Amino acid sequence: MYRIQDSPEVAWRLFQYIKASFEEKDINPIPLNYYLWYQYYKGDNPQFREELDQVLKDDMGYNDRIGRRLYNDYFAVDSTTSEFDKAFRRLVNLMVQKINSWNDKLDSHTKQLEYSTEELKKDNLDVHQVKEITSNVLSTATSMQETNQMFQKHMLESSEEIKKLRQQLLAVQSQVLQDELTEVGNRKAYNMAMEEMLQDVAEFGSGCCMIIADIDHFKNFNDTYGHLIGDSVLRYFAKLIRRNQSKNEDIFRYGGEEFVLLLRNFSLDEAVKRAQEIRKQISSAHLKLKNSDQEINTITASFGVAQLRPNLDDAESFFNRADKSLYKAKKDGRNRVVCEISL
Ligand SMILES: Nc1nc2c(ncn2[C@@H]2O[C@H](COP(=O)(O)OP(=O)(O)OP(=O)(O)O)[C@@H](O)[C@H]2O)c(=O)[nH]1
Repeated sequence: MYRIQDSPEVAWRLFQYIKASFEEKDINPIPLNYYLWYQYYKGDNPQFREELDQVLKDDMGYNDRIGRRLYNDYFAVDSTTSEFDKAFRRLVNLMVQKINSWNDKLDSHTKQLEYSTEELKKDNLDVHQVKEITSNVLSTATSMQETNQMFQKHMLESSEEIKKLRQQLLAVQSQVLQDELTEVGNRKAYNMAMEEMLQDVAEFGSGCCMIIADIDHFKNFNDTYGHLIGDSVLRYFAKLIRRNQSKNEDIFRYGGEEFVLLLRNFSLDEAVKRAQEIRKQISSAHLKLKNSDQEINTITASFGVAQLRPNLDDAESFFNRADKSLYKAKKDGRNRVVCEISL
């Protein structure tokens, strides 16, 4: 859900610009694009505006894929983890309050004991007075014991609570990193893996490659069979990629019908071979509509392959080279693998 909170007059004015831009640049009129272009014309985020300007200057121009990346980079909010963050803060505050109140009680008990000790030092105390002081000492000690027991109980409860929260957080974190539809890593997981890959690059040398896989004419496919069958195809495609996944391979849904494979310890040739293998598998699959014998049209995909250049590449330049290869694969007729060296 994309929300805007401006007055109707402002929104209407900005929509006039958006409409003109969409026509001029042939931009897909989907909610995500409306949202991004609204933000662009509103201009509240100069960095985003600058990046979109750069995209528009580039030969490839703007497309839905770039839009999804920009949305994730600049506007997506991870609300699940911030809920946990709040729960942890609440718990920590509660523990601090309990520790403080335990400290106060301990303080008053200590004062009471000091007072009793002073009283006992006095000369000429009669039996009755001594009895009274010892009884005070006893009741202070009992009260101290109760306070301690109560404190231990609270701390135990809090530590159980923390354990539970931690387990929930771990479970949610793995969901947060997984694409709901296809069950491969999502865009966030991709960002994290890419960062890790860049850090590990010294260890893996130049053997880190990327494959971007993009289903061909998926819009037509959706238009012909509907989004639900389109979703099944996305799931099928992800399953097919996962079928021969090696331990040096991470698979992500980058967005829409586009998947990224990050490959460690792969030569460029091996990465191209892997992409060809997926391409052949998907294009030779005979998919049928559920509960019917009707075969659906052949599905093909295009692939762009690039190799990480240690000390030269960052996440963006690495991705851009694979993306340019993919762009060429699309331009040259689709259902093919293009490697960056043939650009
Ligand atoms: N069913 C389904 N469709 C999606 C999903 N995400 C994106 N799409 C659709 O994927 C299509 C992508 O269209 P385009 O970016 O124009 O690309 P294309 O039609 O595949 O054409 P080429 O990539 O140039 O071969 C759009 O119609 C999106 O609505 C999804 O989760 N499920």
